[in-house]
Amino acid sequence: MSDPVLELKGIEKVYNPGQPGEIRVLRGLDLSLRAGEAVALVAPSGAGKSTLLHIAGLLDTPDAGEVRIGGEAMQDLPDRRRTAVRRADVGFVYQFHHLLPEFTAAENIVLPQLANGTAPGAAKARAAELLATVGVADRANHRPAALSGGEQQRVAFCRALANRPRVLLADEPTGNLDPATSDRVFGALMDLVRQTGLAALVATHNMALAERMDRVVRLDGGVLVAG
Ligand SMILES: Nc1ncnc2c1ncn2[C@@H]1O[C@H](COP(=O)(O)OP(=O)(O)OP(=O)(O)O)[C@@H](O)[C@H]1O
Repeated sequence: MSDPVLELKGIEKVYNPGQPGEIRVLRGLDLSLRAGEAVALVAPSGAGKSTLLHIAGLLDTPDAGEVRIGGEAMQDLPDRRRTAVRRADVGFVYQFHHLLPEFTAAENIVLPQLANGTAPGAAKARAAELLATVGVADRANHRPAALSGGEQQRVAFCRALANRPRVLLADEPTGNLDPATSDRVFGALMDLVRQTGLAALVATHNMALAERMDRVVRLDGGVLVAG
């Protein structure tokens, strides 16, 4: 079997340590994701889902434990290098698309590539290819406000994958869509995961969608248990 792309080992996170409001959110959490694997993360509200996704995506640091991406221990890296790994190797999708309103769909996918050092021509070609993959090529030159919710979210997937990350972290990526649109958009996400061979951790409350992924893990008491 291939080596894990994303590995979390013994992750601990405590908010307000030593104070009356101390909360031990993550208590020795372990997680391992391989290339091409989609894992559903199910968590009751307040269980620490956002904390876990932020730590896995290098937006926050754990109080103890290790985060490895592509086998490399992230806590040993200088901040600048960790930021570079996050830009290149991690894609995020949120419940709301967060596309830049003044730019077109294609431009929203080009910009993160330019920030990552891709040449403009190659970035445009990649944007066009991704938009075609998720079936919104004909909306490339529209701004987000002129797109439907499902189209906006598909563009957000394309943006997340623009730099060919190894890891995709998604937080309720279809949570604000109606059931039929959610189903279609989720299908587009899974196609991208399969085609690109990335490792995806997808937080969702929707058990029907969760069960279409390779595994379900549940965040319970600060650790992950099989869903
Ligand atoms: N910066 C912070 N300082 C103090 N406590 C925090 C902080 N961030 C989160 N918490 C607390 O830690 C716990 C886990 O928060 P987190 O946002 O990770 O939960 P969640 O599972 O994502 O919740 P939801 O699904 O409702 O968004 C909550 O009790 C929250 O109030």
